[in-house]
Amino acid sequence: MTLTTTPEWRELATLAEAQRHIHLRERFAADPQRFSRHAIRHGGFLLDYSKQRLDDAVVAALHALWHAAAVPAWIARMRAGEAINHTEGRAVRHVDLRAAQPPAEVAAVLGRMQAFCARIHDGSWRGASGKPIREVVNIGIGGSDLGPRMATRALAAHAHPGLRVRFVSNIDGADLATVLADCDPAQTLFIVVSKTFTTQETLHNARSARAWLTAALGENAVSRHFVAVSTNLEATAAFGIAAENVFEFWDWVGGRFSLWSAVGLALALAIGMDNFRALLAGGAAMDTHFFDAPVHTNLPATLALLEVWNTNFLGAHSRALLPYSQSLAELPRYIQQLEMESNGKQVDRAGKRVDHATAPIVWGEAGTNGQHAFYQLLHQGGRLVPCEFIAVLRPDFDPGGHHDALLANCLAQSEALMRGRTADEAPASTSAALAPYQVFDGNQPSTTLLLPRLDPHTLGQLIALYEHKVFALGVLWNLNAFDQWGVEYGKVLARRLLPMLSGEAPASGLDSSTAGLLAACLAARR
Ligand SMILES: O=P(O)(O)OC[C@H]1O[C@](O)(CO)[C@@H](O)[C@@H]1O
Repeated sequence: MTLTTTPEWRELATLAEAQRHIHLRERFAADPQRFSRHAIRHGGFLLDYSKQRLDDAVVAALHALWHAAAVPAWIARMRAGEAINHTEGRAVRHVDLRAAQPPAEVAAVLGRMQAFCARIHDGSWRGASGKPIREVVNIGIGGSDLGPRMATRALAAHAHPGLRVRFVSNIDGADLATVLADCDPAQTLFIVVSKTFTTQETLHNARSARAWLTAALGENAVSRHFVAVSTNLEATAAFGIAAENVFEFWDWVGGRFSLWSAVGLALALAIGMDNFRALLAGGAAMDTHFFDAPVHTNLPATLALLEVWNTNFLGAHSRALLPYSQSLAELPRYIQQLEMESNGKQVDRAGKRVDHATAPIVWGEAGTNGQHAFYQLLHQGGRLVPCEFIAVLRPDFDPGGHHDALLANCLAQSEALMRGRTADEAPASTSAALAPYQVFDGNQPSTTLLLPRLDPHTLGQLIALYEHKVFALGVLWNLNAFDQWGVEYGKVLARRLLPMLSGEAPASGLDSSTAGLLAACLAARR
């Protein structure tokens, strides 16, 4: 029996149909207690989902679905180390990376990271010409880039002084070149991060960085300026990185879940190991909550079930992620990989096509910038786009009045999206001709997550919250959230096209569009 044929699924479909015409404004008018009944407080977080299009009956039916899908049993399987990533035959153990008592192999690498960070910070690790390191360049892509990049920016207020940490990911030479343009080779450390150590972009960038370094300082400089993070120790050795400069992690850590491992080395250098360990502790605190809290007070479970409601029963195709925090400006990109690479799939655990929608498109931008870009469509575009607002209550940076203005905008937007505005409510000065333009339909659902502050512990909680949401959705949609076969095909075709572009192979076997585009690329070089 698939989930869509269960009584729980059918009940939700019935409720969705029955409530289709109820406007959020009516729901609030009918129930003064709506906020307190649809808000969860935990660990300093406040999750308000009262502006979602639901009522107690929907919430109860979603909770019933959680149990019908046996999510708690899947949690137990993950925790027991079963190979629940069945297409790759791997366990899913990223939670072990942040455990208070981590496995010995994890503790050993954390210890090495600690010692390494201390040497970089106190200046006892010297570059080849005897100078201390002042620049760190993380070379990686996807899960080997987005997590440390996002967190380094989010925790800029906690940055270790005297060290600049930057990130290069794109195969476009402009990425590396613009970073290297103001680096001194004698004081630059490269961290080459790749789970597989076969990723084209990362290896190409790493080779170019190495050529830049050795041109200035000679071949012998590599061991003082290059370290690697990988599960593939043979490949790191083949690249010429000495074993003592390699920080290991393991195939039971998915790339997009790997920030907690040595993949976070650049972050650890940026904020110091004590702060990195606080991030781990925050993740562990969210793990305990997810594993132990009943579904009705469980934050990851609630986010997952709201996604099911909006996607599968109300028909939403996308979700806007709107952090009202410039420090969290990279969060939408990070969550895009976490959610869309995990659950952007159509084949279930039994190898069959699912008969329901899966991951929505996640997109977003830091508030208030997004307001001046795409909110017009959210307010008057007529599309259902559930919105997820995230705000931080105590700011790290506030030169005066900024934070109040930021929060006012955040609260105002979710209020406006919910209420809308009728023609009668348009400003009195509005002329009859302009009145139709002043109407806002409202009824746009949203969730608001308030964080007490943005420190390492809180950020750890936040990331783990989304990780568990993704895991739960994989279970609910009967997907393996931990593989990513869909990104392989484009890589295969790129490998075939590369020799045609470099002139080593003739163009052949291409459709007319690809052949025409290739010809234009080649013509531009003549
Ligand atoms: O860490 P690696 O092996 O270089 O992979 C980078 C990224 O590439 C992907 O495999 C997608 O191609 C991601 O899942 C991963 O995070």
